[in-house]
Amino acid sequence: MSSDQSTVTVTDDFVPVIDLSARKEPGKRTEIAQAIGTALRRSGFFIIVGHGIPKDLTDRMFTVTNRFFKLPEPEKDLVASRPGVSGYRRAGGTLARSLDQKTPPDLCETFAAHVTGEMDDEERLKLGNEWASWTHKNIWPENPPEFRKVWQEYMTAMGELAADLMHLFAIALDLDEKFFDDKFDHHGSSIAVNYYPPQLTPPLPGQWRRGPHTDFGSLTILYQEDNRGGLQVLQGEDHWRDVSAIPGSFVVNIGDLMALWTGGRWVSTMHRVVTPHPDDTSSRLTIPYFYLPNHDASIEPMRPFTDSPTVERYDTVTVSEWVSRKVQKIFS
Ligand SMILES: O=C(O)CCC(=O)C(=O)O
Ligand SMILES: [Fe+2]
Repeated sequence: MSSDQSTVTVTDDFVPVIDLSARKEPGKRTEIAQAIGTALRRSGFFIIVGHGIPKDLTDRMFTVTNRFFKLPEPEKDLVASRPGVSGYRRAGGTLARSLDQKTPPDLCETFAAHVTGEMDDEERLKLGNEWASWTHKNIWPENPPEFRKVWQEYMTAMGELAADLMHLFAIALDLDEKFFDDKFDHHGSSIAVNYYPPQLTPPLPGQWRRGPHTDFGSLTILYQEDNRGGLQVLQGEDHWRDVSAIPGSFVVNIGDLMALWTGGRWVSTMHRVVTPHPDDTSSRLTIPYFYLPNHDASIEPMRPFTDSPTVERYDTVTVSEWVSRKVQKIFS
């Protein structure tokens, strides 16, 4: 590690590894926040270790979810997603379509649930239109039996970690640490697991496990199966860089809404999941937690760094309008 490098940045790269373990120590908190701010200006991505999520919880979350995806299709279809209901999708949409690109479907199955998905129907349906996925009801498989309980425990733990990361984001932006809190006090965050089945036949030309896309919310915390790899982040015009799958870590990235919120200071970067080598027939499971502000929060972009006329100006938007526009493109 070079002498001018932060002690909390374990490896300083396009996607740096940042150690959060000292984040409760006043002296270190600012240093950690600054390391995060640097990463979010440069690539919009970083990897966290020392985050405090117990390994046992992540292991149980991985195990129940992986077990579900290994069930026969008819059993998974019992909890298939349908209008107004989250759950299982045999084809997880085509993420590149959110950027208006037409490509073959991603080689990916998904299972999704929302923190708002347990509310009673009447209250939930007041939260937005049919494209607003946080108005969807959760549906849970009976097999494995502990699936629902583990997912709920994991969602709660992720919500706490995400709120803590937003505090560090606020410090990095020279704002009051609690600046973002009231925008998340009834948030509609979700988990939408990606299961990439074993690749038994060659992919079609232009087909990905996950096509190139940016995330559209504020913050994503991604668990990826140890040492499998496949996730790549775009640096510059055409340099795709592998993101390491470090055991015990999470990948954190911001989405388009956070880039807009910061007036473009921070970047929401294209990423994709490549298909494996033809000899590699392993499946891959990733668990992204998408932290999304309150559906009715009005996101007012911060002032850009400069007043140059070439700096893009952003309009204020509600979370609901923003997300439903993006989701509509993927699934319509
Ligand atoms: O599976 C991965 O590694 C990334 C998935 C992803 O980018 C997403 O679900 O938005
Ligand atoms: Fe993504």
